[in-house]
Amino acid sequence: MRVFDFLLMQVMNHGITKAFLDKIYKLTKEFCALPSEEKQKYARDIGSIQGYGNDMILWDDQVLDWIDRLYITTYPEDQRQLKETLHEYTMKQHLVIKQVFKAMARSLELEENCFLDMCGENATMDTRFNMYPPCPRPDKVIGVKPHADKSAFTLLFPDKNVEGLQFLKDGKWYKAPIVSADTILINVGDQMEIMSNGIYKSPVHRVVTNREKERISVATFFIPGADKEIQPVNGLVSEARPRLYKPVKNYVKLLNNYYLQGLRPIAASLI
Ligand SMILES: O=C(O)CCC(=O)C(=O)O
Ligand SMILES: [Fe+2]
Repeated sequence: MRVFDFLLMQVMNHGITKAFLDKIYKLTKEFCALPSEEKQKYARDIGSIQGYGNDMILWDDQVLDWIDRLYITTYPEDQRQLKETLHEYTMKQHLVIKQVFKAMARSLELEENCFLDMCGENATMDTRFNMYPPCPRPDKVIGVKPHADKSAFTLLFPDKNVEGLQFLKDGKWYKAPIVSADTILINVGDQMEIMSNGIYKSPVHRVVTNREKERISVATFFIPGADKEIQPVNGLVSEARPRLYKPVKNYVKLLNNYYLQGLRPIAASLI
């Protein structure tokens, strides 16, 4: 495992084969290439984040992402291959992410299951299949606007050839590197920042578009159970390091409006 300045972890030897990752890439590409009428069958319902389509438009001046995306927490019935492959992918990633949670707990000298226990049995893994179409004016649009993830962790399978993902550090944007085809990237999300009382930071990132080439990525968000209260774990709160965040429940749903406005939901949880 390699860590880029604590912004992003690069994980290899994770037990997910290159052939399997290639299959995920191919299915994403195939889904995004379906005729629009076909994709509309899976269109997101009003008020739901799940399904095919861009962000909900709530304000006249809202910045929209230049992207074709399918977000799944439950599986679309007719897309059988996508459903089966996603199920397998999710199971494999779950094993990886459990190890990461434990390693991070141990690195802070905490009981290894403390973060996993806080996320509870009803934690979900939601997957977003992204296709960023080429854009002749990349200076005018953004693939995904600057944001930090609302998950505890995000596992990202990025395009192997086309750059686009960038991370913000000290006011400057840094390109995420192109990684080999058997590598997945993991970044800390807001809910891990809260549980670690701010020790692990959820980095702000964005995706820029490319003039000529489309870009594919698949992001899986590990989201703590909506029934669980997420807050700094006991071992990380002390007189020297007071509690920085209020307890939050169902963070993703409650704070989606902040995200749509380009604001950081974690601000609402700061004490
Ligand atoms: O496409 C990417 O590389 C990242 C996408 C992303 O940041 C997200 O879906 O939250
Ligand atoms: Fe993200």
